[in-house]
Parts: sequence; structure tokens; C-alpha cells
Amino acid sequence: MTIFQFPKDFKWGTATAAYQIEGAAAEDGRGPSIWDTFAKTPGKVFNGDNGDIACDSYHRYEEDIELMKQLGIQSYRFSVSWSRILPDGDGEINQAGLDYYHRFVDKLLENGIEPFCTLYHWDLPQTLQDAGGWESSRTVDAFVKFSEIIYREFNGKIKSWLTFNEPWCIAFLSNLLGAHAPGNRDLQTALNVGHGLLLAHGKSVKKFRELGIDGKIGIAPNMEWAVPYSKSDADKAASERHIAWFADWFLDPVFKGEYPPFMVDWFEQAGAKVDVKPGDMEMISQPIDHLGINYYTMSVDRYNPDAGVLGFEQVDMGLVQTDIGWPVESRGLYEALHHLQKYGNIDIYITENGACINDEVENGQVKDFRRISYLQQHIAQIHRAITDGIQVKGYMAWSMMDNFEWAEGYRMRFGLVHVDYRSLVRTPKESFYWYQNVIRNNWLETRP
Ligand SMILES: N=NNCCOCCOc1ccc(-c2cn(C[C@@H]3NC[C@@H](O)[C@H]3O)nn2)cc1
Repeated sequence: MTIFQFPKDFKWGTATAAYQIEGAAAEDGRGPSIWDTFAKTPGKVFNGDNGDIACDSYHRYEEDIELMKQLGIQSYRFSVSWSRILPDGDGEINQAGLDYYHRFVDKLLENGIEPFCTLYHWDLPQTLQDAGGWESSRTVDAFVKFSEIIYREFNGKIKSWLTFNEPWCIAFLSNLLGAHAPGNRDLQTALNVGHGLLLAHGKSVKKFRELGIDGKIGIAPNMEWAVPYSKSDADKAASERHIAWFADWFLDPVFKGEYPPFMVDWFEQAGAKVDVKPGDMEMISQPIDHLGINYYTMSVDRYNPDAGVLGFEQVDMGLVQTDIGWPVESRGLYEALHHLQKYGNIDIYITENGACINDEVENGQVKDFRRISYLQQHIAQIHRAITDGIQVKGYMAWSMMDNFEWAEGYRMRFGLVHVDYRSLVRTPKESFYWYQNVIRNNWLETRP
């Protein structure tokens, strides 16, 4: 038996997002988002699933917080539904939306749980998408207005903030690959969206500082680690493009004030170029306080000029996979954390890490031992990184509960708590009780 003791101030938590759990999609004045539209477009989401009801957490948040208290987490990462606050994206404030989040945040605080707030977790108000989305300065300005409202409203209650969740998904998965809302398939659009969200990030961080908000702010990219399939230069370059596509494309602008030159060249030969205006990069590279990192899997890449814009294909090496088909390789998290050190030894929170394991309830139990194995391996790699001096300050398991997994709908389950989508009954899984023990001990026990 090996014990990995975590620092005494290490924050254990869980994460969710508004559209994935809240439901009440048209209640109390909430306006439509691009995910309401996308999910109701035939063929976009498995089984035609949508977030109309989801986990009904809008009405059941007290029950959910009771489960969080039972779990023993110190921190809970959630997102604010922009179109609940500004139904038209940048028009009149919907007070009922603010009231909901006050009830929710107050209940967290009453239970000794720190609210960790993501401002944008993919649910852009549809009216802003109709006006050009993240390619339009109207959306950038609207995000600054939305974030200022939330900063002012929750200053003193919320002290940990993130502007954007997974810029790669917002820009590339949603506008080059077409897999997520709004479903575009164009590289130039994806680069424009990425630049727009980065500008919005920088302007919002600047506003956060100007308002003197009591707290810390950052951004949460998702990272995939990648290694070359062979020793060839082409495969090595392919894996480096993969890593940079997810992380460096966004973090170089934030930390260095420029896009990674080798990726700028790669996209230019593919026919697309970011239109950087004077002052943009200075605005984007406002200093931040912490990084959220979302990590799930790693990849073995082979150069293939016919395999999409980035010219790499992922080779199946026969690794164990989760039920969504992602290879389980926790070493990638350790490598990714070391990769980030080029930006300085900034405080890092693992704001998402978890496994899609679709076990169901049997005799009142969910024996998701594969999820326990996944979590144990990945938490051990975090301890290894901390031992190396990397400033990992917290870990938020994705996810607190099963929820709407975007284009996969409800068939893919990432939760520590099982949700029966017919009855909405919550059932803590075996991984819930395992994680409860890790939190209680603030250490990880591993067998040799
Ligand atoms: N690897 N790229 N290959 C080429 C592209 O393949 C096409 C598919 O790509 C991807 C890549 C990544 C994801 C993904 C999903 N989550 C889980 C959510 N995170 C935020 C939270 O809301 C969770 O629900 N994290 N990442 C999905 C699809």
C-alpha cells in the first residue's frame, strides 16, 4: 500500500456546467442559447436529446448540494447560463436569473463549499450568434457586459473565476469540425472565433481588475497530450501540432501575447490567418491568477496529410478505453502539466478530469470500479507533478453527476452520482464513496 499525501490546502471538488444539468430551459425568463437551437436541429445530438430538463438542477440544487456536502468537497465548479441573465445576450437583465444564482451560491456557502465560477461554458445566447457570434465585436462587448454584471453581483461571494471553458472546443470543435454548436465547418471561422473569445477574455479580465473584484481569475483550456507513433520528424511534428492546437494556440496569446509561430504558419498554408488588430494581443495577454486545465486522454499521432487540417491521425495502440472511446493514459496529465511550465509556475486547478463509464444502477448500487481506477491513476499523476514542484492547487472531478454530454446526449455518463433521467433520482456510485474517502483523508491510497 502506498499513501500519496496531498498539501493541506489542496482543494478537492467536482464540476458541472449550466446547460448540462440545469434544465428549466425556458423558465423564469431564460432565453435560448446556441445549444437549445443545436440540440433541436435533427441529427446533431444523439437520440435528439436536449437540455430542456437535463438533471433538473435548477429546481433540485438543494438536493445536489446536500450530496456535495456528503461527498465532502471544498470547491464546486459551475457555470452561469448567460441567457438566464441576459435573455437577448446584451439587452435587459433578467432579475429572476440573478436571483436563482444567488440562491444557489448562498446554499453552497452555507454548506462550506467554495463556489468556483465559469462564466462561459458554451451556451452563447442565440441572438448573439444570429448577429455574428464570436466573430462579431458585439458578442465580445456583450460578454464584457455579462461578466461585469456577474462580477458586481457576486463580488465577495465568489472568489474563484474562469472566463472560458475549453477554448479549443468553442473555436475548433464547434466551428471547424462542426461537432458542437453552432456546427460550422470552416477553418477561417474557427480562427476568427478563437480570436474573438480571446479578446473577450482579455477585456473581461481587465474589467475584473478595474472593478477591484476580491478574487482570482483565469481561463480553462482542455489539453490532450500526444506522442509520435514513430521516431520520424513528421510524426514528431504531428504530435506537437496536436498539443499546440488544444493548448498553446490559446495560452501563447494569453501568456506571451502572440500566437505560436509554427501554428500560424501551418494555418496560413491551409489558407487561414488571424486578423490581429493593433492592441489585440496586449489586451488578450492581461495577467491572470490561475489556470484551469481539463484533461481526459492522450493520443499517439501519425502524420497523415489527408487527415484533416492538422495533418495527423490518432493510432489505436490497444489501450484500455472509456465507454466514449477515449484511451486511458494518465501519464499524459503529468506530461501536460510539465508542458505548461513554459508559461511559468502559475497556480493550476485540474478543473475537469473523469471517465465516461456507463454503468447503471443494480440493486441500488453502481459498481463503477473502472471509474475508480481511472481517477486513482490520474490523481496519482497529479501528486507526482506536485512532488516535482508544479503548483497544482486543486482537482475537480468531471462530473458531480451524470448529465447532458453535448452531441452524445445522455447516453454518456461521467458522473460520480448516477441520474435516472426519467425519475431524476440521484444515486451515488461506488466512485462517489471512494472519492469521499480520498477527500476525507486528503491522501490517495494505491496498491503496489
Ligand atoms: N482529439 N481530437 N481529435 C479530432 C476531433 O475529434 C472529434 C471529437 O473531438 C472531441 C474532443 C474533445 C471532446 C471533449 C468532451 N469533453 C467533456 C466536456 N468538457 C467540458 C464539459 O462540458 C464536458 O462535458 N472534453 N473534451 C469532445 C470531442
